[in-house]
Formats: sequence, structure tokens, C-alpha cells
Amino acid sequence: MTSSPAVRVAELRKSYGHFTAVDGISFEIERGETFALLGPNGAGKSTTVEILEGYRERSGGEVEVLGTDPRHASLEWKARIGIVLQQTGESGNVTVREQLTHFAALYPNPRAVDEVLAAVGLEAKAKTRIKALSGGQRRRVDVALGVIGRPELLFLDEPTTGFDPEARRQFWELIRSLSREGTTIVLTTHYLDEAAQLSDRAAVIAGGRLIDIGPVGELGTADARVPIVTWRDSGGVRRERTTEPGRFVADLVAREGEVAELEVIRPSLEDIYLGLVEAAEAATATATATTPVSIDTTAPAPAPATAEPTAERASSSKGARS
Ligand SMILES: Nc1ncnc2c1ncn2[C@@H]1O[C@H](COP(=O)(O)OP(=O)(O)OP(=O)(O)O)[C@@H](O)[C@H]1O
Repeated sequence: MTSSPAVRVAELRKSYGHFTAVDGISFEIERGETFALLGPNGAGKSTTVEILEGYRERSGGEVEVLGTDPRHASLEWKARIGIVLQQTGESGNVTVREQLTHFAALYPNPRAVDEVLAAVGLEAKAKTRIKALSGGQRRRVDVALGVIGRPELLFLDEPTTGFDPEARRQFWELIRSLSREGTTIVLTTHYLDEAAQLSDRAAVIAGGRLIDIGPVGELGTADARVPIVTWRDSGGVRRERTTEPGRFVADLVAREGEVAELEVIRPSLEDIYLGLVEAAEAATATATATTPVSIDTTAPAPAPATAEPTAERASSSKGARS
């Protein structure tokens, strides 16, 4: 058992032509941690994760995943990693059980197919062909394929998109049980409640830069985390921000007796996240506005950013085969 982190990223950079998608990001993920990567569309999350998975080349910086540079990943290394992609093409004529059985055979120490079927709530659909499943049920197959190989490190990219509320709760339980078994989990999601429920720590990325990182309850400034007490009196709904909500409520009740619609609201991860992203976007806009632009009429026009073909990522199981 080694104590090196599961993931170590130092000054990671990725450019697509002239466009810098990831701009010097550094972080570490401890073994056994559930770590969320948050950020608006186009922030650079998928690019970062694809580099960690070994499906995309980086332009600069250092990356180590389970002690290996993903650039030089072996088949053995790939078998230790599970991947649930944002979108997969898992469809076809085979049944759910056949698909899981087929992929389980590719790993040295797979989970039992029945155990995985139960964990993702697909027992009743085991004999159904994948093409006959609903979108949310197919997503569950994606998750099942990501965990069947008993990965040490599991990447989940928007795992619960299309899940109904019950399926999401069930999925959260699955992730918690994987985490209890010691699996390291890297979660990319736009559902901030999901990140708050599941993650130990989170990183927020915007414009290719890391704008905050820490335990989910400690992101943002202390000021942004100040609770708000709300209640109703004859003048309408009242709100008060206070770092001592208990004392404030005790004083309020001592003064006015029982008050209507009393609530102590702590800013959610979503509130904190939106504040962080807004501040980062405002800082970028200010920096852009104050940077003098010199126009060199003799210089050739810059070439358009070259689009790099989308990295050929595949489900973990395919990764293990290739
Ligand atoms: N193959 C590519 N060629 C050129 N630019 C790309 C390529 N892939 C991504 N980009 C650009 O890099 C930036 C980061 O994209 P990325 O997919 O990493 O963002 P993201 O944070 O995962 O976004 P989302 O939340 O929408 O999935 C975007 O501006 C995107 O347009």
C-alpha cells in the first residue's frame, strides 16, 4: 500500500491551436477521496479528465495517476481505472446481463454481475436488450460498466444526467458504498447538490484556471458562507445575515416571542459556486478591458484555432481491452 496520491496534477496546460483550454492547473486527489471537478460549460473539466484518463495529450505540466503518467499507460493500468463517460453509445442487441458478463471477463478481479445489476437497480431489466432501455436505464448500464472491473479509481462524467430522482438517490448510495470500499472517485457534475452530497473536496475551474479548491463546506470566502436568518413580521419577510444565527434567533424570540416562518439558511454549494464563478468572470472581463491592445498591421493574421479531433475515449471496459 503506497501513500502517494491517486492523482497528482502540476501546472497542467492544454492548448487547441491558439486557444488555451487548461491554463496551469495544479491539484492532488488522495486515495479513497471523492473529488468533484466543478465549472461552467467550456471551463476545461472534460479536457482535464481526459488527460488524466490517458485519452488526450497535454501541452505541458506533470500528471501522475495511480503512480503512472497516463501518457505511458499500460493495459494493466487501464484495468485499474473505471470510466463513465458523459455520453456513450452503449446500445445494441445484447441484453444487459450479456453486456455486463462480457465486460466482466476483461478484468482480472471483476465484481459479480448480479451484485452490479442490483447496485444500479437493473435486476428487472437483466434480460432486456440494451436498445430497448430508456435513456436513464442506459445511463445505469454505463455506470454498471464503469464499476464492473472493481476500479481503484473511478471517473464519473455527468453520471446522473437523465436519472429520475429515485435513481439518483440510488446512484448516490452506490457511490457511497464504493467510497466506503476505498475507491477513489473523480466526479464531474453540474448538479451542485450531487457534488455536495458525495464529495469530500471539490475544485472549481473557470476559463481553464483553478479558482478554488477545498473541502466542499469550505469553498468560497468566509463572507460568502455567512448564514441568513429569515422570518415574517407585520412588515413582511425579514432577512438578516449573521455569523451567530443561534444567538440572533434567541434574541429575536426573547424580544418578539414566537415568530412566523423562521428559517436559518446556509448558503448552498450552488450559491457559493455561482459567487466564485461570477467573481472569476468579472476579474477576467476587467483584465481584458484594461489590457492595452497593440495592432501590428504588418503581422500576418493569426491562424484560427485548430480543432483537435475529439479524443477517442471509450468506456473503461474498452480502455482495458485496447
Ligand atoms: N477537440 C477540441 N478542439 C478545439 N477546442 C476544443 C476541443 N475540445 C474542447 N475544446 C474547447 O476547450 C474548452 C474546454 O472544453 P471542455 O470540454 O474541457 O469543457 P468542460 O468544462 O468539460 O465543459 P462542459 O461542462 O460543457 O462539458 C472549450 O472552450 C472547448 O470549446
